[in-house]
Amino acid sequence: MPRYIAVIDQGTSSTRCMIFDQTGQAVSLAQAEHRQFYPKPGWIEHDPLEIWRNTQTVATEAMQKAEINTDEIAALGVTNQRETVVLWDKNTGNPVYPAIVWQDTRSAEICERLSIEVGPDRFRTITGLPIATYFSGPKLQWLLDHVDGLRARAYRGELLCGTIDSWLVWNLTGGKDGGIHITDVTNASRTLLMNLETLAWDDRLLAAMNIPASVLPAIHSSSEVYGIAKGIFAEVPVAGILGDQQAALFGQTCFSAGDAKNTYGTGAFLLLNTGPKPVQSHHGLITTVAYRLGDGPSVFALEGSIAIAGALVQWLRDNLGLIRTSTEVESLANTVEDNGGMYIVPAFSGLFAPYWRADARGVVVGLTRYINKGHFARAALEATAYQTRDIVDAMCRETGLQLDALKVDGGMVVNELLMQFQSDILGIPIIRPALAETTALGAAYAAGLAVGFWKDIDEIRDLWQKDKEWHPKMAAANRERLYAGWTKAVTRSLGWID
Ligand SMILES: Nc1ncnc2c1ncn2[C@@H]1O[C@H](COP(=O)(O)OP(=O)(O)O)[C@@H](O)[C@H]1O
Ligand SMILES: O=P(O)(O)OC[C@H](O)CO
Repeated sequence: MPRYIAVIDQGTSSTRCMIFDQTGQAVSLAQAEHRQFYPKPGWIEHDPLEIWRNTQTVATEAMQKAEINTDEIAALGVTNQRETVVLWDKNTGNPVYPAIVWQDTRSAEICERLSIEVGPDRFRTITGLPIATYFSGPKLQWLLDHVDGLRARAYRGELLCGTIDSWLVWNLTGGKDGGIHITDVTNASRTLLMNLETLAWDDRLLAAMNIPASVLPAIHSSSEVYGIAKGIFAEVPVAGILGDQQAALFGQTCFSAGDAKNTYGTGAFLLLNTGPKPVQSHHGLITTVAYRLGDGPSVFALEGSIAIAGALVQWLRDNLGLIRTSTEVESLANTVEDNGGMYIVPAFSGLFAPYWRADARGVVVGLTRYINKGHFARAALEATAYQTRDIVDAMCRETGLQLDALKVDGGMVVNELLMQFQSDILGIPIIRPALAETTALGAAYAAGLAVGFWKDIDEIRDLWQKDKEWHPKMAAANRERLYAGWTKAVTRSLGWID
């Protein structure tokens, strides 16, 4: 009887393979960062072949660390950075262009045209999303419009497209030798191409972007046996796919309407389970599929998406050289008592929720000769907390619900200073689970449920455990003074791009 579930967690910054036992404990983890390419301002690319190579490397390493073979793995789950688009030749298996990453803004003109020709209301009603460079459809249109010959090849049926889940599952199940071309509803709901009511590609939106349906993957549920892996996971059923933020919601066992979590990775994403009906937002949030288990009902979520969270820490490390590792940001931030009056608004890809301003760009404000690099580190961490406050406020206005605590996870939640400041700036407790890798865990649950490794979501709910809780220590007046500074700083970032 296989005793483990394996997961590939393909994030914006790195790829992990994790192996879980039936109690939801991680028995092994292997991780590899991949390169980020910035060919022009606002452009961000990944190499899909590097991501596939890293996937195989971390899978081998994780199995070696756990000292297990594939016959001990009951199922494989895949979770992924969402929206990032890969287009590849189905006969050679080679990508025809680098992956265009979700933070990339090159499709801004296409989005403007879609706003005029189709209109934001129509997109929002059909897909639950605003028209924004963030989503996959305009990125795919950009590829077909700008790379010579691609649209003709796409219409001739030579090319396949997908988000990273599709790319990996196709490769994991044999690639050009019979790989399956699929995605799940959560990833499809991030494309600006899927109809939220029918959960199918919408012909009117495909026509508006001149995208042939044949290039797109088949949409499946988030938990079912899609196919059997070949190669590295030979004979293991591939049985779960969830976009990484939905996976974290699932891993945090947010199964009931009203349950919410915030994941702090490269970006940060707060999702609130809203139950079996999509809720349209009037406060800058997006409507997305949270999960669908087999042929069960779909569960929806409202999401507040923040483009730049941990990425700002990486920027301090890689572009400014202020720190050598992401971990060092905490000790550097602790060299100062407060932000010294400075704010960083990291609108590197414009501002996402709740603003949706493509014309915003990053600003650093409040500089005086008093400011030193400690303040930069502190302001970088605070920016994530303020952006989360923007989202929580929008979520409360939208739903009338008051969050009484926030469950958190992701790579940044090891940062104690950030966690305390987040609690201070929201004025509510922050709760970190025993396993911060809830993204991978959520995909493990989805895969395990499909093969009967776990019986049902009630069994899974009982596995959630708390690690640590932070409570607000800041006086309310101080909190509001700091947050007012942030909202003023945000106004300075708007309208920078003409
Ligand atoms: N101690 C830390 N303090 C602040 N940020 C951190 C820390 N450790 C990692 N990070 C940030 O967390 C991000 C990685 O988190 P992760 O959840 O692995 O991201 P992703 O899923 O997007 O690849 C990186 O942007 C990194 O800079
Ligand atoms: O790679 P992450 O964890 O920052 O997640 C990226 C999101 O899926 C983008 O929507």
